Amino acid sequence: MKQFSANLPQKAYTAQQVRDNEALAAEQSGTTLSQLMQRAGSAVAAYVQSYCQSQELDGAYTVVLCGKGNNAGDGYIAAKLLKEVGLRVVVWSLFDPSLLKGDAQDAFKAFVDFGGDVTRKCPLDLDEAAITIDAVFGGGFHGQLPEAVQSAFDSIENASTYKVSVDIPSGVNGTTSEVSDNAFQADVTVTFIALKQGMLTGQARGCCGQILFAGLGVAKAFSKLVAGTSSFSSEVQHFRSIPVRAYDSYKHQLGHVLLIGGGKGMAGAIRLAAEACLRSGAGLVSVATHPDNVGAVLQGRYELMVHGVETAPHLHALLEKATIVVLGPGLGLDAWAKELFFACSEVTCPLVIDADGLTLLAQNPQALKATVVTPHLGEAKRLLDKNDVEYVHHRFELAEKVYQTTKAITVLKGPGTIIQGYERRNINRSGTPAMASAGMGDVLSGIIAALLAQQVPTFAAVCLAVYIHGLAAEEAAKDGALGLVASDLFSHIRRILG
Ligand SMILES: NC(=O)C1=CN([C@@H]2O[C@H](COP(=O)(O)OP(=O)(O)OC[C@H]3O[C@@H](n4cnc5c(N)ncnc54)[C@H](O)[C@@H]3O)[C@@H](O)[C@H]2O)[C@@H](O)CC1
Ligand SMILES: [K+]
Repeated sequence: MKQFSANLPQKAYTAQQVRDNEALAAEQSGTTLSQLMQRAGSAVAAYVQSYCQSQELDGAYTVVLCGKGNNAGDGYIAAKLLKEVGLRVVVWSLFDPSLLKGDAQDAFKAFVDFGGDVTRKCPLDLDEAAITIDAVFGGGFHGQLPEAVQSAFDSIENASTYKVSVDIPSGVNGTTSEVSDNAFQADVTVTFIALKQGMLTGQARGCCGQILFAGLGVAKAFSKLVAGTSSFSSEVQHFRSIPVRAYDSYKHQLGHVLLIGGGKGMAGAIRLAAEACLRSGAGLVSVATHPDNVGAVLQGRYELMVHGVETAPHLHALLEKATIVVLGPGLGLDAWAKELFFACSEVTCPLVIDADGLTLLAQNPQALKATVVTPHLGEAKRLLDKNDVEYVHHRFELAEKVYQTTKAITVLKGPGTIIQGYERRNINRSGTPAMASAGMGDVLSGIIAALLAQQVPTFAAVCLAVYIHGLAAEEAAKDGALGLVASDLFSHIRRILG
């Protein structure tokens, strides 16, 4: 049996679901909990060994940080196995080992009996440790890390040691994705039994590094037993839902998107959204923008039909022709913006609202019926009632509340973007911190609109657009520049899929 794999499952669960059901899943698989812990420690040791081999680190120093629960049990087992194969291993216990119970206590004893060193102080200059394993907290963690743990992690963060987390990086809440100050920043996390949704989104995603999966021989039984909370996917399968273009197809068959935005002096965002829309395959793309911006938006992208719009009546004729409308990029919040916003109340085709359009929607929740909203964290909070926001503690709750409030498929942007629709939630594998690059957020609504224009079903269109957008953001991150590469990636992926 392969002990760990980089191929991740498509269902994600809360850490609590895993804790509540692992015993039963083990029982149904004819496995005891202590065997499970043995396999968990063994999977981590196998990974560390493979890393050492690939880096030619013979007899490397490994520090295993241990806590007081079962996560520490996995750590002690890994420590013993690595010592057995000749690595120099020392356990730095951040809690008194007398707190360990049951299988974790047995694992501790076995390590000590084998001659393993356990110390309560930092055992060596951490730069000398080729590898540091984090077995302090796993699925049982919530809240803030104790101060002593934070200061230990602080010293590790600055050391040139390769960091491996056991199950979940300590400091990450595997159910909610809330992250403690000074949470462990792993290069690799070997996670057990099931993917935990809390690891996959927001700041938590960055703490995990690469995620490897170890089913411990009970993953199948677990997934039969428990319904997942989210799917975690690159949604590559959705590419098949894009209709194949007939050789004799023409632009009028491939949708007509109207993008509304770009207030006085703000031509950039709407141009980016419109260009992304065009390059992601929409048949016709029109832009309604402030008259001052027409030249700037059209410049170098002559496929766009750009209209200077002074007042709402100018917009009516354009709205009549549109099959998809995007409202908001660079719209602003002034009287001009508000007039166009309210004019969209007559929209009967799918409506994607982003950016300033969302701020105006927050102020006038009944005015428009959005099909898709694409908020970042701040915009999402604005969309909720003040009292509601107070009781929202994490990204999943936030996405769900926005969905309930707007009844629009909600795309909560950020690393591991959450897409929340009716009874379905997708956490996208892509969606990177490169969103921080100027303009990267602006292109998403354009890509979504283009896919809707091509008759891709709404949820699939959104998942796919977020995927394409994430890849584009990654490219942009590599370049250090705005890689407006959505269409290039799009056609590239289509080619790969044949
Ligand atoms: N149940 C089992 O037998 C198995 C458990 N496994 C491992 O066990 C882990 C879960 O173990 P546990 O449930 O013991 O939990 P942890 O080892 O994650 O946590 C240990 C203890 O820390 C406490 N704690 C939580 N938040 C805290 C905070 N902010 N400050 C201080 N203390 C805090 C908890 O109350 C818990 O008692 C998994 O992540 C996995 O690594 C695996 O070995 C597979 C088998
Ligand atoms: K851990």
